[in-house]
Amino acid sequence: MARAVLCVLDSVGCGGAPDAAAFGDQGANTLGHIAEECAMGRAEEGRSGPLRLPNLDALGLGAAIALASGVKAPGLGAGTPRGRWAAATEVSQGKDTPSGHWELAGVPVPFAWHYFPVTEPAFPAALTDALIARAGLPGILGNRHSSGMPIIRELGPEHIRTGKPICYTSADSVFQIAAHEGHFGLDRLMEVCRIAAELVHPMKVGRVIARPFVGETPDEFRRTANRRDFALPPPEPTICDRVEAVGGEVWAVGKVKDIFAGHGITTVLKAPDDMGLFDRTLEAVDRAPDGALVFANFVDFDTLYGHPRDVSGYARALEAFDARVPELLARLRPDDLLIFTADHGNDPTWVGNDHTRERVPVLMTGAATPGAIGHCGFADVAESIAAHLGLAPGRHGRSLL
Ligand SMILES: O=P(O)(O)O[C@H]1O[C@H](CO)[C@@H](O)[C@H]1O
Ligand SMILES: [Mn+2]
Ligand SMILES: [Mn+2]
Repeated sequence: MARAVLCVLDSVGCGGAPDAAAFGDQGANTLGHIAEECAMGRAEEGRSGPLRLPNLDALGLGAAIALASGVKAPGLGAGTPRGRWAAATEVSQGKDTPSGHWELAGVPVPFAWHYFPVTEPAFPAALTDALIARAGLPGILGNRHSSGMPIIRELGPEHIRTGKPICYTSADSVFQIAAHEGHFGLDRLMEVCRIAAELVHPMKVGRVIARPFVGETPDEFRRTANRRDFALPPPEPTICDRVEAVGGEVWAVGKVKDIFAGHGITTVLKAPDDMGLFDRTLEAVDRAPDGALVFANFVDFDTLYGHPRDVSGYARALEAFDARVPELLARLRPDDLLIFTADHGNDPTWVGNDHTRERVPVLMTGAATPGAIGHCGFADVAESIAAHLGLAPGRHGRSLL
């Protein structure tokens, strides 16, 4: 009986979104620009030369980039793809992780997220007063837009001294809380985040994110793998709920459970980095029973290399991932459908530090006839999985099989 394996390479977009200009992202192209920088010898840290992704490219990666954006990515797209490939366009209004994943799982986001203004304070007093009162806090620090490590280095000593957590936001619809694992306590941080989530979810803020850190001085501060996202649940049943509803198992690898607020997830496998997550994905493919969906997210592309605008690092991570694709292919059973895709862009050559609105590649193999599909929607990924697993069609999208 059939199984499906969905691998989301976080932020690995391929340009060309028709509404990119509305996001200030006209021309952004994560894969296309990384390939160009590599070909020009401008991504030489820890790697060298043209971007080498032979395994993903054989499934149609270069073809998807060219279709999505019109860019012929150097070194990619030479042969005829052995995969069934497409370029997917998002309809949800956000270029964020929940929007991308929910729509890939068959549920476009029907509302606009709330974003906190770029002011100081960034959070309304009614919100911070309620959080302080309900969580019994001596106050909060931060209360502005920031990137995570700078604000931890700046306010960490005062946080340790006073017990006030560091609250900040970003261009995403997020309320982030950084606190020291030892001095403040991990359980206490999670409790404060739970209360914050109850307060901000009704405002349509997508996530509260716990950002625990360790270390005793600003130089030593580092965040731990105990990050946790408290996400708003999806507004309709996703492919995860639909698989679970017919008795199937849904194996979530990495942060997938958090993204879906736990809905429709039956087994969770975690690891501290993408190579570890690849190992967990292989383990899931070995162990998941018939009828299962294995749903993996590979977050390092986005967090470690996209946001910090590290082109060499992003290229290295792509090459390391690509080199392991044959291990996954070798483990597939004859009835398994394998899909590689992404949730949004995060072009490391672009201005700023935010995600970029882009199309994403959809590369299918295993139980999928090779060929070009052309353009598709994010929700078509879920409907392809539904069709493959013999589930009833959903409300959005169509099967690409
Ligand atoms: O700088 P850090 O704290 O990693 O923040 C990043 O992490 C958040 C969630 O992925 C995003 O909103 C982005 O701003
Ligand atoms: Mn993402
Ligand atoms: Mn991100």
